[in-house]
Amino acid sequence: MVLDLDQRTLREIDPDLRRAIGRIARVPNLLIACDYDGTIAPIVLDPTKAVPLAESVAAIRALAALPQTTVAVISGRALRDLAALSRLPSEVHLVGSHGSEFDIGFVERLAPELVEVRTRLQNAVRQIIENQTGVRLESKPASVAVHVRGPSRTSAH
Ligand SMILES: O=P(O)(O)OC[C@H]1O[C@H](O[C@H]2O[C@H](CO)[C@@H](O)[C@H](O)[C@H]2O)[C@H](O)[C@@H](O)[C@@H]1O
Repeated sequence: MVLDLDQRTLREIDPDLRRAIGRIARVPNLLIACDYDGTIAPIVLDPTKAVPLAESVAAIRALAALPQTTVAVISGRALRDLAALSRLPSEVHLVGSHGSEFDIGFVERLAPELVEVRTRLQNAVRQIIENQTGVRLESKPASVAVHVRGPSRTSAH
């Protein structure tokens, strides 16, 4: 692993952290896994507008280019949405649905009874939130998210 830090920066790093970085740098194979929302993409009101910080993308790309290093972004989002929003290169492994969705075929492999439960859940939630201003429903392959960040406290409750 190549650390692009000058001597002054290295001295300023907390000694425990410096030792930890040293240990990581010596492992034969390194897996770097990180979250998406609130980690590399700042939290925003509209979930469809959450894009990663340029600095985070640059760091992830640089890490993914290192030898013996695997980089993954693991998210609660649908894999398709994660790929479209993050626009990370193919050498970065994307995993959606809280670690269940490693490839797009996941959706087709879902058992019909699970699809049925998900559809019932989506319909029930849709009914509950209709007329709630600013509440958003996000349908995902294995779950449903209800976003209440936008509306007033009254309608969120
Ligand atoms: O596992 P993560 O990558 O952290 O995903 C967790 C959930 O993130 C998204 O929702 C959150 O971020 C939105 C955009 O900033 C924000 O509007 C929302 O209030 C947050 O809860 C995403 O929409 C979900 O599907 C993920 O499960």
